[in-house]
Amino acid sequence: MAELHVGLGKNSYTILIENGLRHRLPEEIKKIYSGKKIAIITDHNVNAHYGSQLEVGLQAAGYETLVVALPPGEQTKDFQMLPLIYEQLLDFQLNRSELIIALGGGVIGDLAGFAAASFLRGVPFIQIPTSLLAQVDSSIGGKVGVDLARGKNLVGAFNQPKKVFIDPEMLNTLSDHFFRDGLGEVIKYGCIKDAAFFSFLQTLHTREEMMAHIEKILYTCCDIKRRVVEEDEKDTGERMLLNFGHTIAHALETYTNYAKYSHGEAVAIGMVAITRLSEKKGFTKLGTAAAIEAMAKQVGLPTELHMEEIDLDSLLAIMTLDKKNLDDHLKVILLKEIGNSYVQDETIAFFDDLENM
Ligand SMILES: NC(=O)c1ccc[n+]([C@@H]2O[C@H](COP(=O)([O-])OP(=O)(O)OC[C@H]3O[C@@H](n4cnc5c(N)ncnc54)[C@H](O)[C@@H]3O)[C@@H](O)[C@H]2O)c1
Ligand SMILES: O=C(O)C(=O)C[C@@H](O)[C@H](O)[C@H](O)COP(=O)(O)O
Ligand SMILES: [Zn+2]
Repeated sequence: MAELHVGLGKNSYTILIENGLRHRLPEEIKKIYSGKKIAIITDHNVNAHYGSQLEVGLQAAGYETLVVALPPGEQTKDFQMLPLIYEQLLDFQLNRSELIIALGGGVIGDLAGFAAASFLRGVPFIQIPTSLLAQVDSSIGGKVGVDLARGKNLVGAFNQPKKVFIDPEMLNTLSDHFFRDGLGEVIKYGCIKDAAFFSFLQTLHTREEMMAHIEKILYTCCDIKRRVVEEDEKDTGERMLLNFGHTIAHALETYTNYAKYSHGEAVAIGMVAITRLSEKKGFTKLGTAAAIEAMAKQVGLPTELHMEEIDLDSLLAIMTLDKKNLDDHLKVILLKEIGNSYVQDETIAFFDDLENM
């Protein structure tokens, strides 16, 4: 069992990591919430595995519950989904002193977190992340939001959860595809902040090997994210490092209509591509892109951008919507070497060379 404290003044909270924690959730929730109603927002897959156990446990603990179960997948993290959620919360007569639980992967965490930020101008919420990606990244730090047709995460808020409950055993039901996918963000943490962690990951080849060290992996990633978010909650500088590989990744996801790459896959491709560009321009130690590429391939993640299938101008147009685009400067996240990242002012022209890689 491990506990991490995210120190953000009045928005502080703890992250609890514990095998089997799902069986004790009602007891843990009782410690922090004494109201009457709880709305659980989840997706159909996660609901089938964990929804009824949580609901029954919460009812036995005296709470009145509502389960809002949505279709799985990125298409659900859409602006149009919000009114459907609000309607159900209104029918349930959830008030602003009551509680929303996000039970699921990053799609549910981002969507439910934004519903919680906006419904009645703000209802407290907690995160119970169930995918690897959500356990290492999206459940922490309070970035919540939805996609628009023109791009990822274009509407949202900073809304910190009251608590994050992580049960690593819940990963046992996750598909191989989404286990691999979460490793895209895991590798990112090594790249931006922790060369020793990156080297440790290089020693792991299979899901079984990863699971044998899952507590170390979860703790290391959550701890890096915690420290970065404490330094820069609102994403004005240091926090941008967490966006390594994401300018290209988000554009690629949008360009392919969320149908070709899941988020972690796109991040793997984005990290390799931007590091190749950066090496070519002399900002990054030679061999760094090859090391990231080898690491990603080792765990089965894609690494090639396949520009022959992409119209560069369309991709660049999507990239200009990146939220790191400020005052005519696009902030790009580069590595000096593995474990050492920084933010550099560039223009969109930085990416022109993508076609010649
Ligand atoms: N807010 C942030 O800081 C942040 C950080 C990283 C990524 N994200 C966002 O997170 C999203 C991706 O998250 P994701 O990869 O978790 O996707 P997801 O929520 O779609 O989950 C992936 C799939 O796994 C299933 N699933 C989840 N947990 C399961 C379990 N324990 N057992 C069986 N099936 C399970 C889901 O039903 C889904 O089909 C993207 O929208 C991305 O933009 C947000
Ligand atoms: O928490 C952050 O900050 C991140 O950038 C984490 C990313 O992994 C995540 O994909 C995030 O949702 C991207 O945020 P955005 O600001 O680029 O929409
Ligand atoms: Zn991400």
